[in-house]
Amino acid sequence: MLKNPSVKYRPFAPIALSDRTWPNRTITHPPVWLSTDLRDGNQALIEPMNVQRKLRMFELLVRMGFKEIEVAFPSASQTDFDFVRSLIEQQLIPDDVTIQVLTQARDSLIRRTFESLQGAKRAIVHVYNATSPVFRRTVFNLDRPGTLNLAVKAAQLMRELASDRPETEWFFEYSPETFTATELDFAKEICDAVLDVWEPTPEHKAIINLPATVEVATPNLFADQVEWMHRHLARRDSVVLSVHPHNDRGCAIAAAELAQMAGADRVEGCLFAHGERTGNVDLVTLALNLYTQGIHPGLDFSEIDEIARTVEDCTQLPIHPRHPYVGDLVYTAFSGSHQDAIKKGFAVQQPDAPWEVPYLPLDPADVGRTYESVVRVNSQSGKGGIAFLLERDYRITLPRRLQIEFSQVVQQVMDTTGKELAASDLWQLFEREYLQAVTPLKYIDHHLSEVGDKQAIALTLQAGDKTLSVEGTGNGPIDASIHALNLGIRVRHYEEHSLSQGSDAYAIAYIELAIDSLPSSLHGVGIHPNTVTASLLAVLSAVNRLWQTADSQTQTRLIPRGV
Ligand SMILES: CC(=O)SCCNC(=O)CCNC(=O)[C@H](O)C(C)(C)COP(=O)(O)OP(=O)(O)OC[C@H]1O[C@@H](n2cnc3c(N)ncnc32)[C@H](O)[C@@H]1OP(=O)(O)O
Ligand SMILES: CC(C)C(=O)C(=O)O
Repeated sequence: MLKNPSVKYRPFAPIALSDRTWPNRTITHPPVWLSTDLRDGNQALIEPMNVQRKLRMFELLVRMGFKEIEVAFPSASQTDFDFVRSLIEQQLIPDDVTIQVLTQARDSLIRRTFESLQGAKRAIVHVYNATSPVFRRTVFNLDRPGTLNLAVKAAQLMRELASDRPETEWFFEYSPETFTATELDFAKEICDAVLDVWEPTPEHKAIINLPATVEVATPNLFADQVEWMHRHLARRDSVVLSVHPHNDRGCAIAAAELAQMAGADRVEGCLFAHGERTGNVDLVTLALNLYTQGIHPGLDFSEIDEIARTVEDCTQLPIHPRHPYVGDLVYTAFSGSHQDAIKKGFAVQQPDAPWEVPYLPLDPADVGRTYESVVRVNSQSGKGGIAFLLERDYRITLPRRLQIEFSQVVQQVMDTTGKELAASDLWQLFEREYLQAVTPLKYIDHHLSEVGDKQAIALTLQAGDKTLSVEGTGNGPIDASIHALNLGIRVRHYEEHSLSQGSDAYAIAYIELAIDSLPSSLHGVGIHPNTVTASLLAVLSAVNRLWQTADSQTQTRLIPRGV
């Protein structure tokens, strides 16, 4: 890289528009959308689409609700020409959809373009020529009048060819290509000259499309350019003002949004930002940005994954996993604090209330995504994410202190493997840690009876190869079992809930037990159709876990007398 890039690159000059109004505007309705997936998107593919793939893409765009679709550059290739012909001849264009085609401002190419459209009910013919100083000088070797003349002659020919074919309802579009690098007064002059030839009316407008062929400045400067044109074009009331942002600086979305605030009525772009170099503006992001502001974009993304897979198939290009609204990872949180907030957000979110789940600007369900992958657990995760997955997939609601304890177990595994853990992996760990903690004391059975206002329990256990019976009385079965075991342990916390509904439902019990000689308490868990048995299993799970972490002296205290 250069030490001093200013010797090679010049800053973009500000636009003289001190009374700009766009910063005070908001977007209140969607623009007219034009998908150029089959033209700008297609021309930028390593392998342009064949007729079958073009047709799949066209059908997808129609299903999504696009009413204007640029389908080809018919003079470019036989494939493009044939595709336009098959759409027309096989009557594949719905009545409410208008196809658009692009041509250079060259006599023979314009004629071939009209030929391709023979018999169409309605069509937009889009003509372009580059207008910026570098292109005038380097590519065309033309001065301003020569460049203007090129556009005007093309506009005249289009008008003539259209009037020879009255069976089609014709619309015209003109793009001063490289608009962003063109002097504004010249951009206006050439657009006005083209409009003078076409003589559009408010009832039958022409489209003036302002392309950021290459994005050369910050989006506010593009907005200034658009507002300037919006205010200065001679026949503004007879014009649909369109923009066609590319993404060279990574700001195409912002540029398209500010351009709408600055007066643009229409946006041309591609799904998932396909198109030349860094792509055209991404129509999916633009549309869903509107949706998350409460404005329906008029396009349907209910099955966004199906749209993504079709586009990937047609373009043979993958969509990045972090692509806004659609990437495989965009509704997923790995990190602990995000998961915690999402879990709490889901817990209070009401189905018909405004969406307020933290970290998720869009409800994944609205675009056909499930909540499956919203939380995924790796070494960056915390107790909230682990608890969320266990609750979602196994319906167990861990008490807060058990969440903390179990997350340490999980973290140890993470630190060793470094890998993501699925809900099923967490469940296996949970089972191993709590439900399979059956040594040294294993439950065999119990018998409960009432003694006045107390309960008496006779508990049969297996300890190694011995069977052992202990008895105790207490305020309830848990208290009675603690007395029966007589190990000097205290109950710090107890919870239970059912795991399913109905008379055959399983109950899960969680208990936290402490013993004086150990610094921290530990949890035990039991699952059983009988709630008392579930509690007793939980007590024994906790005792066994205490025993497993204790020194030999404490271990001896944790074995009931008689073993
Ligand atoms: C910004 C955009 O995306 S614009 C769309 C770009 N898309 C494409 O180019 C894809 C389809 N294009 C093609 O298949 C071919 O380029 C064609 C069929 C259009 C033309 O092919 P060719 O006649 O072989 O010309 P070539 O591809 O070399 O284009 C360069 C010529 O077109 C001229 N030209 C370029 N743009 C225009 C224009 N808008 N109007 C008139 N002439 C133009 C150039 O000045 C150059 O002319 P020259 O050969 O006399 O110097
Ligand atoms: C033809 C025009 C609209 C174009 O594709 C561009 O300038 O990027």
